[in-house]
Amino acid sequence: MIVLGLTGGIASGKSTVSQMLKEKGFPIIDADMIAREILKIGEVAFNRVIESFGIQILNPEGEIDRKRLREIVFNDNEKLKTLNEITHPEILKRINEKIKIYDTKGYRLCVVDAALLIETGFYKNVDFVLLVYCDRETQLNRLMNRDGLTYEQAIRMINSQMDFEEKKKYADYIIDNSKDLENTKKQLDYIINSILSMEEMNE
Ligand SMILES: CC(C)(COP(=O)(O)OP(=O)(O)OC[C@H]1O[C@@H](n2cnc3c(N)ncnc32)[C@H](O)[C@@H]1O)[C@@H](O)C(=O)NCCC(=O)NCCS
Ligand SMILES: Nc1ncnc2c1ncn2[C@@H]1O[C@H](COP(=O)(O)OP(=O)(O)OP(=O)(O)O)[C@@H](O)[C@H]1O
Repeated sequence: MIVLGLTGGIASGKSTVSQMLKEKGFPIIDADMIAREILKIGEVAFNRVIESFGIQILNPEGEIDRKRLREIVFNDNEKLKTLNEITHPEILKRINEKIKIYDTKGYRLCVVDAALLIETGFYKNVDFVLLVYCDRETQLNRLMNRDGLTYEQAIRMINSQMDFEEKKKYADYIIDNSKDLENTKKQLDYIINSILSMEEMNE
């Protein structure tokens, strides 16, 4: 099975491309979703977050207040590092487990959708890296609109991630998602067709 790593900066359009790949019938492993699972009440990472960030991080229901945690970590690099140290090993472990399951089910290709594919080193475990990007102004506007953030909040989140020029060095394929969805879909179709036909030639 081919493992395709899908990555890109915040609000660059990963989920949008991931949805297009899902519609093509490929299974998707979503790192953000796994990150949510491991922070649920009772999970090891949940307890460790409380140890590091205090019970003030919980909402009245006793769950982690994601909005508050987000505000804290994107304003303080040391705290972001702590959160990463707690969550990343478990996220990577669960991604590997899911890859194995899809492999045994006989899929031809599966997608690992992870914003931090490169930063975490997980890119070494995939066959191809597909990087989605859009120009900075578009990214900023889409992020502010989607998440209701101020300009300063959005800039801080973008700046906490590796920049596009650096990520480009790790990419096998790049999609420019600055234009409309039809345009993005065309680029994606071309990439998927070339990956699958390359695999056929190798068989
Ligand atoms: C900080 C948290 C609580 C914010 O939760 P929230 O629901 O608001 O956002 P969500 O999880 O949907 O993430 C949205 C986007 O934020 C960016 N982001 C998330 N975590 C990080 C991080 N550690 N470093 C840089 N960018 C990040 C990504 O682009 C991601 O796609 C949450 O993102 C989290 O637990 N992050 C740590 C785990 C992680 O690294 N997740 C990314 C897996 S690749
Ligand atoms: N080509 C496009 N044209 C217009 N809007 C778009 C396009 N692509 C994505 N969007 C919108 O931009 C926002 C960000 O896209 P998306 O959620 O796919 O990004 P993401 O990279 O998955 O973000 P995150 O890293 O936060 O998970 C969404 O509101 C989405 O609907």
